[in-house]
Amino acid sequence: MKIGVIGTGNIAQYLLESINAGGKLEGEITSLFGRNQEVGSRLETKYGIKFYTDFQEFINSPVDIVIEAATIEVAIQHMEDVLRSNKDLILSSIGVFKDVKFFREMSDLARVCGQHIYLPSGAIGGLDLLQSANSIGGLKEVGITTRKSYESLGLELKNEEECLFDGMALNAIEKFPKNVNVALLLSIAGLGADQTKVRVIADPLVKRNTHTIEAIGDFGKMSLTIENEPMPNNPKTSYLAALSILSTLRNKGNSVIVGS
Ligand SMILES: NC(=O)C1=CN([C@@H]2O[C@H](COP(=O)(O)OP(=O)(O)OC[C@H]3O[C@@H](n4cnc5c(N)ncnc54)[C@H](OP(=O)(O)O)[C@@H]3O)[C@@H](O)[C@H]2O)C=CC1
Ligand SMILES: O=C([O-])CC(=O)C(=O)O
Repeated sequence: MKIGVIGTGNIAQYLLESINAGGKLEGEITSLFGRNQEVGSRLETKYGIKFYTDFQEFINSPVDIVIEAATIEVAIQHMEDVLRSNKDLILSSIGVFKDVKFFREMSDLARVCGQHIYLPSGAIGGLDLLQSANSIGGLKEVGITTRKSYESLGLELKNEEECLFDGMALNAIEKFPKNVNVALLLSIAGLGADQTKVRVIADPLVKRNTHTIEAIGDFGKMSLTIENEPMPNNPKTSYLAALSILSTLRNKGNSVIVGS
């Protein structure tokens, strides 16, 4: 499997290190797209890949699947081209699907092009449960409380915790596009971004990016807390998010599917 990656940041570099240097998968990253020539050239030399700043050249390169590890804006800009070029897509910036119409358009396009859009479970879990719980519409309430350090949220340290946001996922992703992609994942798996409750708390005492998910429905109740180690180079992003991409790549095409 030849893999193309969009982005030269934290997740992209972790994938290069674990796949190309560490041999953790049957596959190889061969093409990388970004805008930073200096970083791109360094990665090109280090990992034996080809770095592109021109998206058309990148997407025309011989890759089977593309991993987006950049930003919501970059995902909006290039998703259609990826699918129309007959490549599967693994998405990190799930906030791209805050717009339901865009989600439907891209789902339809993937179907017409015979491709898949994979949304890895990122920095959380429990998505299988939400989908099972809602399979005949019995899911009633879903909420997530995200607790990160001031540093992870890019804020100056304070001595006390502060609730920065209390509302719905739709508005949360507008305010924190780099911190609550997980809330959009929950929305897609469950009740939608206009009905998924989100609280974002800056906490001087937490070292780990902590997400507590609560759900109620005909199935019963769920409460799940994930305490994520942050990535060393970007504390906003949890290590688990990068691992979930590796897991998606590994499970792609399996004949046995685990979870709903
Ligand atoms: N689904 C989930 O659970 C999670 C999702 N995420 C999301 O995953 C994505 C990647 O995360 P991470 O690797 O940590 O982020 P980083 O900030 O480390 O890397 C982002 C990369 O995107 C590049 N980029 C930004 N704008 C452009 C552009 N216009 N054209 C080309 N490249 C661009 C940046 O380039 P440059 O260096 O030049 O700015 C950088 O290389 C983010 O959207 C993040 O919010 C993160 C954690 C969990
Ligand atoms: O990595 C995390 O803990 C969550 C995150 O940044 C996001 O969902 O955007």
